[in-house]
Amino acid sequence: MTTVKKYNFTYEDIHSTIRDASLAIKEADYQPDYLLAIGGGGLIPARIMRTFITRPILTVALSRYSDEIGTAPADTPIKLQWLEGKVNLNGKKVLVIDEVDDQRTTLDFTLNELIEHYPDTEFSAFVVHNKLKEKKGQLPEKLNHFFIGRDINDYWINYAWDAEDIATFGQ
Ligand SMILES: O=P(O)(O)OC[C@H]1O[C@H](OP(=O)(O)OP(=O)(O)O)[C@H](O)[C@@H]1O
Repeated sequence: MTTVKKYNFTYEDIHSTIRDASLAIKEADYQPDYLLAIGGGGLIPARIMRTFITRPILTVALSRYSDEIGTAPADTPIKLQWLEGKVNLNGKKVLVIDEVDDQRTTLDFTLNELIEHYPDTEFSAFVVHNKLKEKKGQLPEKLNHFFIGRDINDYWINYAWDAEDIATFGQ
């Protein structure tokens, strides 16, 4: 029997990784004006990061799937929700946050959309986990910084927030 290699990332793992990354971001002298979570996976990481980098959180929501039950992969991610026009991002620094960079499709799509629609905004990105693998997408040249919490192998990931029974998660 083959064992599927996997990671089980607890809330404590994730919190610690984001804390360490936040310190590195501060040491790099990068100070965003806004944190921008890519939902759903980037929502909890963005909120944890706000504990260390106290900036308002904006959100966009994307899906890699073209149906609501997640069985029909889309060629490009689907925008479920996007930024409203009320926040003026001109001249601002925005740190885009997601939990994992896998094939890089989501970051490629999201960052390019943002850069196209907000040409006077400086975008950087942070992912809690970066899978070390050949990527399908690319990071835009105009991306200011790319911060990584932890480089990991290309294994299946279980995040604590996916647990139906948190008491036995990872056991
Ligand atoms: O680098 P990629 O191959 O694009 O994969 C990473 C993306 O996949 C997941 O999103 P998903 O669309 O599954 O939805 P979720 O964030 O709601 O879990 C995850 O949250 C990332 O956004």
